[in-house]
Amino acid sequence: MLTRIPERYLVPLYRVEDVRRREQASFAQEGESYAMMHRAGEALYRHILHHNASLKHLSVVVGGGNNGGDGLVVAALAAQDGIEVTVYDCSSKPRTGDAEYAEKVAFGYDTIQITRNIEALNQDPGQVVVDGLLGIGFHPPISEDLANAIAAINQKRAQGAWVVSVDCPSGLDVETGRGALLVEADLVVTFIADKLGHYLLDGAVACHQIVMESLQAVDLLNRPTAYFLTPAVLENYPPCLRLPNSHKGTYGHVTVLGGDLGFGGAAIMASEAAAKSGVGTVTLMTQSRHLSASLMRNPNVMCVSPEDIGLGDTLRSSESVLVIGPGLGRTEWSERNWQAFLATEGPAVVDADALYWLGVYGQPMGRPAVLTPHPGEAARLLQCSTADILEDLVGSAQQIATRFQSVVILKGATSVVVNQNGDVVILGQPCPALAKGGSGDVLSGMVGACLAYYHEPFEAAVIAAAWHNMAANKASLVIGQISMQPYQLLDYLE
Ligand SMILES: NC(=O)C1=CN([C@@H]2O[C@H](COP(=O)(O)OP(=O)(O)OC[C@H]3O[C@@H](n4cnc5c(N)ncnc54)[C@H](O)[C@@H]3O)[C@@H](O)[C@H]2O)[C@H](O)CC1
Ligand SMILES: [K+]
Repeated sequence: MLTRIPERYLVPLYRVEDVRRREQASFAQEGESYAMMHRAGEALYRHILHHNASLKHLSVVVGGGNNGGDGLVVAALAAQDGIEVTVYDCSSKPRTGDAEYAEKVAFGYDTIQITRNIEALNQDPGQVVVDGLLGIGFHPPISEDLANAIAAINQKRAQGAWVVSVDCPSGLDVETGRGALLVEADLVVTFIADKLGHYLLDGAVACHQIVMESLQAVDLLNRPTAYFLTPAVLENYPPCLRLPNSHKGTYGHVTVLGGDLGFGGAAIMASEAAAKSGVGTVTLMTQSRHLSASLMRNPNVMCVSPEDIGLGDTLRSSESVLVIGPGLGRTEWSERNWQAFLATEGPAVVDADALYWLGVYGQPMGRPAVLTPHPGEAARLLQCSTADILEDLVGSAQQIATRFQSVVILKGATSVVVNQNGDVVILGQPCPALAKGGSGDVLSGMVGACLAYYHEPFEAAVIAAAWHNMAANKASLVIGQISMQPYQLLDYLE
Protein backbone atom coordinates (compact mmCIF):
# COMPACT_ATOMS: atom_id res chain seq x y z
CA MET A 1 0.00 0.00 0.00
CA LEU A 2 2.55 2.57 1.19
CA THR A 3 6.04 1.59 0.13
CA ARG A 4 8.07 3.72 2.55
CA ILE A 5 5.90 4.10 5.62
CA PRO A 6 6.07 0.99 7.84
CA GLU A 7 2.80 -0.67 8.78
CA ARG A 8 3.39 -0.21 12.51
CA TYR A 9 2.53 3.48 12.07
CA LEU A 10 -0.90 2.59 10.69
CA VAL A 11 -3.90 1.79 12.90
CA PRO A 12 -6.31 -0.58 11.11
CA LEU A 13 -9.92 0.69 11.12
CA TYR A 14 -13.06 -1.36 10.51
CA ARG A 15 -16.73 -0.92 9.76
CA VAL A 16 -19.34 -2.05 12.31
CA GLU A 17 -20.35 -5.10 10.26
CA ASP A 18 -16.77 -6.45 10.44
CA VAL A 19 -16.68 -5.93 14.22
CA ARG A 20 -20.05 -7.68 14.60
CA ARG A 21 -18.82 -10.59 12.49
CA ARG A 22 -15.76 -11.02 14.70
CA GLU A 23 -17.91 -10.72 17.82
CA GLN A 24 -20.25 -13.47 16.60
CA ALA A 25 -17.35 -15.73 15.56
CA SER A 26 -15.84 -15.29 19.02
CA PHE A 27 -19.12 -16.15 20.76
CA ALA A 28 -19.38 -19.28 18.60
CA GLN A 29 -15.82 -20.34 19.36
CA GLU A 30 -16.13 -19.68 23.08
CA GLY A 31 -19.60 -21.21 23.34
CA GLU A 32 -20.91 -18.18 25.24
CA SER A 33 -20.98 -14.39 25.04
CA TYR A 34 -20.92 -13.06 28.61
CA ALA A 35 -17.21 -13.88 29.05
CA MET A 36 -16.36 -11.29 26.41
CA MET A 37 -18.54 -8.67 28.07
CA HIS A 38 -16.73 -9.40 31.33
CA ARG A 39 -13.34 -8.97 29.62
CA ALA A 40 -14.59 -5.65 28.22
CA GLY A 41 -15.52 -4.50 31.72
CA GLU A 42 -12.19 -5.65 33.16
CA ALA A 43 -10.23 -3.85 30.45
CA LEU A 44 -12.21 -0.66 31.03
CA TYR A 45 -11.73 -0.84 34.78
CA ARG A 46 -7.97 -1.31 34.31
CA HIS A 47 -7.78 1.84 32.18
CA ILE A 48 -9.90 3.78 34.67
CA LEU A 49 -7.55 2.85 37.53
CA HIS A 50 -4.49 3.60 35.40
CA HIS A 51 -5.72 7.16 34.86
CA ASN A 52 -7.21 7.63 38.35
CA ALA A 53 -4.98 5.88 40.86
CA SER A 54 -6.82 7.09 43.98
CA LEU A 55 -10.34 6.49 42.73
CA LYS A 56 -12.92 6.79 45.54
CA HIS A 57 -16.18 7.31 43.70
CA LEU A 58 -17.31 6.24 40.25
CA SER A 59 -20.37 7.44 38.33
CA VAL A 60 -21.56 4.95 35.72
CA VAL A 61 -24.16 6.10 33.17
CA VAL A 62 -25.75 3.16 31.36
CA GLY A 63 -28.23 2.56 28.55
CA GLY A 64 -30.33 -0.53 27.97
CA GLY A 65 -28.09 -2.40 25.50
CA ASN A 66 -24.82 -4.30 25.80
CA ASN A 67 -22.84 -1.06 25.92
CA GLY A 68 -24.63 -0.44 29.20
CA GLY A 69 -23.88 -4.08 30.08
CA ASP A 70 -20.13 -3.34 29.83
CA GLY A 71 -20.68 -0.32 32.08
CA LEU A 72 -22.49 -2.48 34.65
CA VAL A 73 -19.57 -4.93 34.73
CA VAL A 74 -17.29 -1.99 35.59
CA ALA A 75 -19.71 -0.88 38.30
CA ALA A 76 -19.57 -4.35 39.90
CA LEU A 77 -15.75 -4.56 39.69
CA ALA A 78 -15.39 -1.13 41.32
CA ALA A 79 -17.88 -2.05 44.07
CA GLN A 80 -15.89 -5.21 44.73
CA ASP A 81 -12.85 -2.99 45.39
CA GLY A 82 -14.79 -0.89 47.89
CA ILE A 83 -15.17 2.10 45.56
CA GLU A 84 -18.42 4.06 45.97
CA VAL A 85 -20.46 3.62 42.80
CA THR A 86 -23.55 5.40 41.53
CA VAL A 87 -25.26 3.90 38.49
CA TYR A 88 -27.44 6.25 36.42
CA ASP A 89 -29.78 3.86 34.68
CA CYS A 90 -31.10 5.38 31.43
CA SER A 91 -32.58 2.20 29.95
CA SER A 92 -36.05 2.58 28.51
CA LYS A 93 -36.99 -1.11 28.61
CA PRO A 94 -35.95 -4.23 30.56
CA ARG A 95 -32.45 -5.52 29.70
CA THR A 96 -32.02 -8.87 28.00
CA GLY A 97 -29.19 -11.35 27.45
CA ASP A 98 -25.70 -10.46 28.68
CA ALA A 99 -26.76 -6.97 29.73
CA GLU A 100 -29.52 -8.45 31.90
CA TYR A 101 -26.98 -10.77 33.54
CA ALA A 102 -24.53 -7.87 34.10
CA GLU A 103 -27.39 -5.91 35.68
CA LYS A 104 -28.21 -8.81 38.02
CA VAL A 105 -24.57 -9.01 39.18
CA ALA A 106 -24.16 -5.24 39.62
CA PHE A 107 -27.49 -4.63 41.31
CA GLY A 108 -26.63 -7.44 43.74
CA TYR A 109 -24.16 -5.08 45.43
CA ASP A 110 -26.12 -3.08 47.96
CA THR A 111 -23.24 -0.60 48.07
CA ILE A 112 -24.06 0.49 44.51
CA GLN A 113 -26.49 3.41 44.41
CA ILE A 114 -28.94 3.13 41.54
CA THR A 115 -30.90 6.08 40.23
CA ARG A 116 -32.87 6.91 37.12
CA ASN A 117 -32.43 10.64 37.77
CA ILE A 118 -29.65 11.73 35.41
CA GLU A 119 -30.10 15.34 36.56
CA ALA A 120 -28.45 14.27 39.85
CA LEU A 121 -25.12 13.59 38.07
CA ASN A 122 -24.39 17.27 38.48
CA GLN A 123 -24.26 16.95 42.28
CA ASP A 124 -22.49 13.57 42.28
CA PRO A 125 -19.24 13.69 44.35
CA GLY A 126 -17.51 11.49 41.76
CA GLN A 127 -15.12 13.07 39.28
CA VAL A 128 -14.84 10.01 37.06
CA VAL A 129 -17.75 9.20 34.74
CA VAL A 130 -18.22 6.03 32.70
CA ASP A 131 -20.25 6.65 29.55
CA GLY A 132 -22.03 3.37 28.78
CA LEU A 133 -25.15 4.77 27.16
CA LEU A 134 -24.76 3.77 23.53
CA GLY A 135 -22.23 1.74 21.57
CA ILE A 136 -22.19 0.32 18.08
CA GLY A 137 -25.92 -0.44 18.33
CA PHE A 138 -26.80 3.28 18.15
CA HIS A 139 -28.85 4.38 15.18
CA PRO A 140 -29.50 8.13 14.85
CA PRO A 141 -31.51 10.21 15.53
CA ILE A 142 -31.12 10.05 19.26
CA SER A 143 -34.12 9.90 21.63
CA GLU A 144 -34.78 12.89 23.86
CA ASP A 145 -34.03 11.12 27.15
CA LEU A 146 -30.65 9.85 25.94
CA ALA A 147 -29.87 13.30 24.52
CA ASN A 148 -30.47 14.68 28.05
CA ALA A 149 -28.15 12.06 29.50
CA ILE A 150 -25.39 12.96 27.01
CA ALA A 151 -25.83 16.64 27.84
CA ALA A 152 -25.55 15.81 31.55
CA ILE A 153 -22.27 13.90 31.02
CA ASN A 154 -20.83 16.77 28.97
CA GLN A 155 -21.88 19.27 31.62
CA LYS A 156 -20.15 17.18 34.29
CA ARG A 157 -17.00 17.11 32.15
CA ALA A 158 -17.17 20.88 31.69
CA GLN A 159 -17.07 21.07 35.50
CA GLY A 160 -13.82 19.08 35.56
CA ALA A 161 -14.87 15.42 35.56
CA TRP A 162 -12.85 12.83 33.60
CA VAL A 163 -15.02 10.90 31.16
CA VAL A 164 -14.28 7.45 29.76
CA SER A 165 -16.52 6.17 26.98
CA VAL A 166 -17.31 2.49 26.61
CA ASP A 167 -16.45 1.45 23.03
CA CYS A 168 -17.38 4.85 21.56
CA PRO A 169 -18.62 8.26 22.72
CA SER A 170 -22.38 7.86 23.08
CA GLY A 171 -24.25 9.61 20.29
CA LEU A 172 -21.47 8.93 17.77
CA ASP A 173 -22.41 7.04 14.63
CA VAL A 174 -19.23 4.94 14.47
CA GLU A 175 -19.85 4.17 10.82
CA THR A 176 -19.88 7.76 9.54
CA GLY A 177 -18.19 9.76 12.30
CA ARG A 178 -21.23 11.98 12.68
CA GLY A 179 -22.94 12.89 15.94
CA ALA A 180 -25.48 15.67 16.33
CA LEU A 181 -25.01 15.49 20.11
CA LEU A 182 -22.32 13.23 21.50
CA VAL A 183 -20.27 12.66 24.61
CA GLU A 184 -16.87 14.33 24.68
CA ALA A 185 -14.54 11.62 25.94
CA ASP A 186 -11.16 12.04 27.60
CA LEU A 187 -10.58 8.38 26.86
CA VAL A 188 -12.39 5.92 24.62
CA VAL A 189 -11.75 2.24 25.34
CA THR A 190 -12.86 0.58 22.14
CA PHE A 191 -13.35 -3.15 21.76
CA ILE A 192 -12.35 -5.82 19.26
CA ALA A 193 -11.11 -3.29 16.66
CA ASP A 194 -10.80 0.45 16.03
CA LYS A 195 -13.82 1.82 14.24
CA LEU A 196 -13.81 4.20 11.27
CA GLY A 197 -16.07 6.80 12.87
CA HIS A 198 -13.68 7.46 15.74
CA TYR A 199 -11.35 9.13 13.25
CA LEU A 200 -13.81 11.09 11.10
CA LEU A 201 -15.81 14.33 11.47
CA ASP A 202 -17.41 14.72 14.94
CA GLY A 203 -15.79 11.47 16.09
CA ALA A 204 -12.31 12.86 15.51
CA VAL A 205 -13.18 15.84 17.70
CA ALA A 206 -14.97 13.96 20.50
CA CYS A 207 -12.39 11.20 21.04
CA HIS A 208 -9.48 12.83 22.87
CA GLN A 209 -7.62 9.55 23.31
CA ILE A 210 -8.45 6.08 22.05
CA VAL A 211 -7.17 2.70 23.21
CA MET A 212 -8.23 -0.56 21.63
CA GLU A 213 -8.76 -3.78 23.55
CA SER A 214 -9.15 -6.80 21.28
CA LEU A 215 -10.80 -8.92 24.05
CA GLN A 216 -9.21 -12.03 22.52
CA ALA A 217 -11.69 -11.79 19.67
CA VAL A 218 -11.29 -14.20 16.75
CA ASP A 219 -9.32 -12.56 13.95
CA LEU A 220 -11.16 -13.17 10.68
CA LEU A 221 -8.28 -11.56 8.78
CA ASN A 222 -10.61 -9.29 6.87
CA ARG A 223 -9.00 -6.32 5.19
CA PRO A 224 -9.33 -3.11 7.21
CA THR A 225 -11.60 -0.50 5.61
CA ALA A 226 -8.95 2.14 6.26
CA TYR A 227 -5.82 2.90 8.26
CA PHE A 228 -5.20 5.85 10.54
CA LEU A 229 -1.73 7.30 10.22
CA THR A 230 -0.06 8.19 13.52
CA PRO A 231 1.79 11.50 13.15
CA ALA A 232 5.02 10.16 14.73
CA VAL A 233 5.95 8.66 11.37
CA LEU A 234 6.40 12.09 9.85
CA GLU A 235 9.66 12.73 11.68
CA ASN A 236 11.25 10.32 9.20
CA TYR A 237 9.41 11.55 6.10
CA PRO A 238 9.67 15.33 5.69
CA PRO A 239 8.05 16.81 2.57
CA CYS A 240 11.36 16.78 0.63
CA LEU A 241 14.01 14.99 2.68
CA ARG A 242 17.32 16.90 2.38
CA LEU A 243 20.24 14.79 1.23
CA PRO A 244 23.82 15.97 1.96
CA ASN A 245 25.15 15.48 -1.56
CA SER A 246 22.30 16.93 -3.58
CA HIS A 247 21.40 19.76 -5.93
CA LYS A 248 18.18 21.47 -6.95
CA GLY A 249 17.53 18.84 -9.60
CA THR A 250 17.34 16.19 -6.87
CA TYR A 251 14.13 17.74 -5.60
CA GLY A 252 12.27 18.28 -8.84
CA HIS A 253 10.26 21.11 -10.31
CA VAL A 254 6.71 22.32 -9.68
CA THR A 255 4.64 24.63 -11.84
CA VAL A 256 1.58 26.22 -10.25
CA LEU A 257 -1.10 27.37 -12.67
CA GLY A 258 -3.87 29.58 -11.30
CA GLY A 259 -4.62 33.00 -9.91
CA ASP A 260 -7.26 34.60 -12.13
CA LEU A 261 -8.20 38.21 -11.43
CA GLY A 262 -9.28 38.57 -7.82
CA PHE A 263 -7.67 35.30 -6.77
CA GLY A 264 -3.98 36.06 -7.22
CA GLY A 265 -3.09 35.19 -3.63
CA ALA A 266 -4.23 31.58 -3.95
CA ALA A 267 -1.70 30.72 -6.66
CA ILE A 268 1.03 32.75 -4.93
CA MET A 269 0.42 30.80 -1.70
CA ALA A 270 0.47 27.47 -3.53
CA SER A 271 3.79 28.32 -5.20
CA GLU A 272 5.24 29.50 -1.89
CA ALA A 273 4.06 26.25 -0.29
CA ALA A 274 5.84 24.20 -2.94
CA ALA A 275 9.00 26.23 -2.47
CA LYS A 276 8.95 26.05 1.34
CA SER A 277 8.29 22.31 1.21
CA GLY A 278 11.76 22.05 -0.29
CA VAL A 279 11.18 21.41 -3.97
CA GLY A 280 14.15 22.29 -6.20
CA THR A 281 12.55 24.94 -8.42
CA VAL A 282 9.07 26.47 -8.70
CA THR A 283 7.34 28.33 -11.50
CA LEU A 284 4.14 30.27 -11.04
CA MET A 285 1.94 30.84 -14.09
CA THR A 286 -0.66 33.45 -13.30
CA GLN A 287 -2.41 36.57 -14.56
CA SER A 288 0.25 39.12 -15.57
CA ARG A 289 -0.91 41.70 -13.06
CA HIS A 290 -0.07 39.31 -10.18
CA LEU A 291 3.52 38.72 -11.27
CA SER A 292 5.15 41.62 -9.43
CA ALA A 293 3.39 40.70 -6.19
CA SER A 294 4.85 37.20 -6.43
CA LEU A 295 8.34 38.50 -7.29
CA MET A 296 8.23 40.83 -4.31
CA ARG A 297 7.10 38.13 -1.94
CA ASN A 298 8.99 35.10 -3.24
CA PRO A 299 11.87 36.02 -5.55
CA ASN A 300 12.87 32.34 -5.52
CA VAL A 301 9.67 31.51 -7.41
CA MET A 302 9.98 32.04 -11.16
CA CYS A 303 6.85 33.59 -12.53
CA VAL A 304 5.32 34.23 -15.88
CA SER A 305 1.91 34.72 -17.43
CA PRO A 306 0.53 31.96 -19.66
CA GLU A 307 0.01 34.63 -22.34
CA ASP A 308 3.79 35.14 -22.50
CA ILE A 309 5.05 31.55 -22.33
CA GLY A 310 3.07 28.43 -23.18
CA LEU A 311 2.46 25.87 -20.43
CA GLY A 312 4.39 23.16 -22.32
CA ASP A 313 7.46 25.41 -22.43
CA THR A 314 7.60 25.90 -18.67
CA LEU A 315 7.15 22.24 -17.83
CA ARG A 316 10.78 21.55 -18.33
CA SER A 317 10.70 17.79 -18.22
CA SER A 318 8.23 14.98 -17.84
CA GLU A 319 9.33 14.87 -14.19
CA SER A 320 7.82 18.29 -13.66
CA VAL A 321 4.70 18.41 -11.51
CA LEU A 322 1.85 20.70 -12.47
CA VAL A 323 -0.39 22.06 -9.71
CA ILE A 324 -3.51 23.45 -11.33
CA GLY A 325 -6.41 25.17 -9.66
CA PRO A 326 -5.62 27.58 -6.83
CA GLY A 327 -7.51 30.74 -7.79
CA LEU A 328 -7.97 29.40 -11.33
CA GLY A 329 -11.51 30.77 -11.53
CA ARG A 330 -14.29 29.91 -13.94
CA THR A 331 -13.79 32.51 -16.67
CA GLU A 332 -12.74 32.17 -20.30
CA TRP A 333 -9.12 32.62 -19.13
CA SER A 334 -9.61 29.79 -16.65
CA GLU A 335 -11.05 27.43 -19.25
CA ARG A 336 -8.31 28.25 -21.75
CA ASN A 337 -5.74 27.30 -19.11
CA TRP A 338 -7.62 24.13 -18.24
CA GLN A 339 -7.51 23.14 -21.91
CA ALA A 340 -3.78 23.94 -22.08
CA PHE A 341 -3.35 21.67 -19.06
CA LEU A 342 -5.18 18.83 -20.81
CA ALA A 343 -2.69 19.08 -23.66
CA THR A 344 0.24 18.38 -21.30
CA GLU A 345 1.50 15.15 -19.77
CA GLY A 346 3.17 14.35 -16.48
CA PRO A 347 2.10 14.22 -12.85
CA ALA A 348 -0.48 16.72 -11.66
CA VAL A 349 -2.27 18.04 -8.60
CA VAL A 350 -5.82 19.19 -9.32
CA ASP A 351 -7.32 21.56 -6.78
CA ALA A 352 -10.05 24.16 -6.28
CA ASP A 353 -11.56 25.50 -9.53
CA ALA A 354 -9.60 22.99 -11.57
CA LEU A 355 -11.89 20.44 -9.88
CA TYR A 356 -14.82 22.45 -11.24
CA TRP A 357 -13.39 22.12 -14.77
CA LEU A 358 -12.64 18.46 -14.16
CA GLY A 359 -16.33 17.97 -13.35
CA VAL A 360 -17.38 19.90 -16.48
CA TYR A 361 -15.05 17.99 -18.82
CA GLY A 362 -15.52 14.77 -16.90
CA GLN A 363 -12.73 12.57 -18.26
CA PRO A 364 -10.34 10.36 -16.24
CA MET A 365 -6.99 11.96 -15.49
CA GLY A 366 -4.89 9.72 -17.75
CA ARG A 367 -1.70 10.66 -15.84
CA PRO A 368 -0.39 10.25 -12.29
CA ALA A 369 -2.58 12.66 -10.35
CA VAL A 370 -3.79 13.78 -6.95
CA LEU A 371 -7.20 15.47 -6.60
CA THR A 372 -7.77 17.55 -3.45
CA PRO A 373 -11.51 18.21 -3.03
CA HIS A 374 -13.29 19.38 0.10
CA PRO A 375 -16.74 17.78 0.63
CA GLY A 376 -18.49 20.48 -1.45
CA GLU A 377 -16.15 19.93 -4.39
CA ALA A 378 -16.47 16.17 -3.95
CA ALA A 379 -20.25 16.52 -4.16
CA ARG A 380 -19.96 18.39 -7.44
CA LEU A 381 -17.64 15.74 -8.88
CA LEU A 382 -20.08 12.96 -7.92
CA GLN A 383 -23.20 15.02 -8.71
CA CYS A 384 -24.66 14.50 -5.27
CA SER A 385 -25.19 16.63 -2.16
CA THR A 386 -22.54 17.53 0.43
CA ALA A 387 -24.69 15.66 2.99
CA ASP A 388 -24.32 12.51 0.85
CA ILE A 389 -20.53 12.92 0.95
CA LEU A 390 -20.52 13.36 4.74
CA GLU A 391 -22.59 10.19 5.13
CA ASP A 392 -19.73 8.15 3.67
CA LEU A 393 -16.42 9.98 3.35
CA VAL A 394 -14.40 6.87 2.57
CA GLY A 395 -16.84 5.52 -0.02
CA SER A 396 -17.15 8.95 -1.66
CA ALA A 397 -13.39 9.42 -1.94
CA GLN A 398 -13.13 5.93 -3.44
CA GLN A 399 -15.81 6.69 -6.01
CA ILE A 400 -13.95 9.83 -7.11
CA ALA A 401 -10.66 7.91 -7.31
CA THR A 402 -12.29 5.27 -9.49
CA ARG A 403 -14.15 7.69 -11.73
CA PHE A 404 -11.16 9.95 -12.38
CA GLN A 405 -8.43 7.30 -12.05
CA SER A 406 -6.41 9.20 -9.52
CA VAL A 407 -5.40 9.56 -5.90
CA VAL A 408 -7.84 11.64 -3.86
CA ILE A 409 -7.37 13.69 -0.69
CA LEU A 410 -10.86 14.37 0.67
CA LYS A 411 -10.16 17.25 3.04
CA GLY A 412 -11.76 17.79 6.43
CA ALA A 413 -11.09 17.94 10.18
CA THR A 414 -9.23 14.74 9.40
CA SER A 415 -8.53 13.91 5.77
CA VAL A 416 -9.24 10.74 3.82
CA VAL A 417 -6.58 9.78 1.27
CA VAL A 418 -7.40 6.99 -1.20
CA ASN A 419 -6.01 5.49 -4.37
CA GLN A 420 -7.51 3.48 -7.21
CA ASN A 421 -6.52 0.16 -5.55
CA GLY A 422 -8.87 0.61 -2.61
CA ASP A 423 -6.16 1.68 -0.14
CA VAL A 424 -7.41 4.24 2.40
CA VAL A 425 -5.43 6.32 4.89
CA ILE A 426 -7.12 8.70 7.33
CA LEU A 427 -4.85 11.28 8.91
CA GLY A 428 -4.65 14.43 10.98
CA GLN A 429 -5.88 15.92 14.23
CA PRO A 430 -8.66 18.53 13.98
CA CYS A 431 -7.12 22.03 13.63
CA PRO A 432 -9.74 24.79 13.51
CA ALA A 433 -7.04 27.30 12.54
CA LEU A 434 -7.18 25.71 9.09
CA ALA A 435 -10.86 26.52 8.62
CA LYS A 436 -9.91 29.54 6.50
CA GLY A 437 -9.46 30.35 2.83
CA GLY A 438 -5.90 29.61 1.76
CA SER A 439 -5.51 26.31 3.63
CA GLY A 440 -6.27 24.30 0.49
CA ASP A 441 -3.94 26.43 -1.64
CA VAL A 442 -1.08 25.73 0.75
CA LEU A 443 -1.90 22.01 0.71
CA SER A 444 -1.92 21.81 -3.09
CA GLY A 445 1.55 23.34 -3.30
CA MET A 446 2.81 20.92 -0.66
CA VAL A 447 1.35 17.94 -2.52
CA GLY A 448 3.06 19.20 -5.68
CA ALA A 449 6.42 19.32 -3.89
CA CYS A 450 5.96 15.85 -2.38
CA LEU A 451 4.92 14.44 -5.73
CA ALA A 452 8.05 15.91 -7.32
CA TYR A 453 10.19 14.30 -4.64
CA TYR A 454 8.46 11.01 -3.75
CA HIS A 455 6.98 10.35 -7.24
CA GLU A 456 4.38 7.85 -6.03
CA PRO A 457 1.10 9.84 -5.85
CA PHE A 458 -0.51 7.99 -2.90
CA GLU A 459 2.60 8.23 -0.74
CA ALA A 460 3.12 11.88 -1.73
CA ALA A 461 -0.50 12.73 -0.92
CA VAL A 462 -0.33 11.03 2.48
CA ILE A 463 2.95 12.70 3.45
CA ALA A 464 1.89 16.16 2.25
CA ALA A 465 -1.56 16.07 3.88
CA ALA A 466 -0.14 14.74 7.14
CA TRP A 467 2.57 17.41 7.29
CA HIS A 468 0.08 20.14 6.39
CA ASN A 469 -2.02 19.11 9.38
CA MET A 470 0.83 18.56 11.82
CA ALA A 471 2.56 21.84 10.94
CA ALA A 472 -0.76 23.70 11.24
CA ASN A 473 -1.35 22.24 14.70
CA LYS A 474 2.17 23.27 15.76
CA ALA A 475 1.79 26.77 14.26
CA SER A 476 -1.61 27.37 15.81
CA LEU A 477 -0.25 26.53 19.27
CA VAL A 478 2.30 29.33 18.89
CA ILE A 479 0.32 31.86 16.85
CA GLY A 480 -3.25 31.08 17.91
CA GLN A 481 -6.20 29.38 16.23
CA ILE A 482 -7.91 32.63 15.31
CA SER A 483 -5.14 34.73 13.85
CA MET A 484 -2.95 32.05 12.29
CA GLN A 485 -2.84 32.39 8.52
CA PRO A 486 -2.59 29.11 6.60
CA TYR A 487 0.72 30.04 4.89
CA GLN A 488 2.29 30.43 8.35
CA LEU A 489 2.23 26.66 8.80
CA LEU A 490 5.00 26.54 6.19
CA ASP A 491 7.44 27.74 8.85
CA TYR A 492 6.72 24.59 10.90
CA LEU A 493 7.62 21.93 8.36
CA GLU A 494 10.72 20.71 10.22
N1 LIG B 1 -20.95 -9.84 24.81
C1 LIG B 1 -21.33 -8.78 24.20
O1 LIG B 1 -22.46 -8.69 23.78
C2 LIG B 1 -20.39 -7.68 24.01
C3 LIG B 1 -20.85 -6.40 23.74
N2 LIG B 1 -20.05 -5.33 23.76
C4 LIG B 1 -20.64 -4.02 23.81
O2 LIG B 1 -21.91 -4.03 23.18
C5 LIG B 1 -22.11 -2.88 22.43
C6 LIG B 1 -23.15 -3.10 21.41
O3 LIG B 1 -24.28 -3.51 22.09
P1 LIG B 1 -25.75 -3.49 21.49
O4 LIG B 1 -26.64 -4.04 22.52
O5 LIG B 1 -25.75 -4.14 20.19
O6 LIG B 1 -26.02 -1.97 21.24
P2 LIG B 1 -25.85 -0.68 22.15
O7 LIG B 1 -25.74 -0.98 23.58
O8 LIG B 1 -24.77 0.12 21.55
O9 LIG B 1 -27.18 0.10 21.87
C7 LIG B 1 -28.43 -0.55 21.92
C8 LIG B 1 -29.36 0.19 22.84
O10 LIG B 1 -29.46 1.53 22.43
C9 LIG B 1 -30.80 1.81 22.08
N3 LIG B 1 -30.77 2.77 20.95
C10 LIG B 1 -30.26 2.59 19.72
N4 LIG B 1 -30.41 3.70 18.99
C11 LIG B 1 -31.01 4.62 19.76
C12 LIG B 1 -31.46 5.96 19.56
N5 LIG B 1 -31.32 6.56 18.39
N6 LIG B 1 -32.01 6.62 20.59
C13 LIG B 1 -32.19 6.00 21.78
N7 LIG B 1 -31.82 4.72 22.04
C14 LIG B 1 -31.24 4.04 21.03
C15 LIG B 1 -31.43 0.50 21.76
O11 LIG B 1 -32.80 0.54 21.93
C16 LIG B 1 -30.73 -0.40 22.78
O12 LIG B 1 -31.31 -0.28 24.04
C17 LIG B 1 -20.75 -2.54 21.95
O13 LIG B 1 -20.63 -1.18 21.58
C18 LIG B 1 -19.89 -2.91 23.15
O14 LIG B 1 -19.86 -1.82 24.06
C19 LIG B 1 -18.61 -5.47 23.88
O15 LIG B 1 -18.09 -5.41 22.58
C20 LIG B 1 -18.22 -6.75 24.59
C21 LIG B 1 -18.94 -7.96 24.11
K1 LIG C 1 -20.59 4.62 24.97
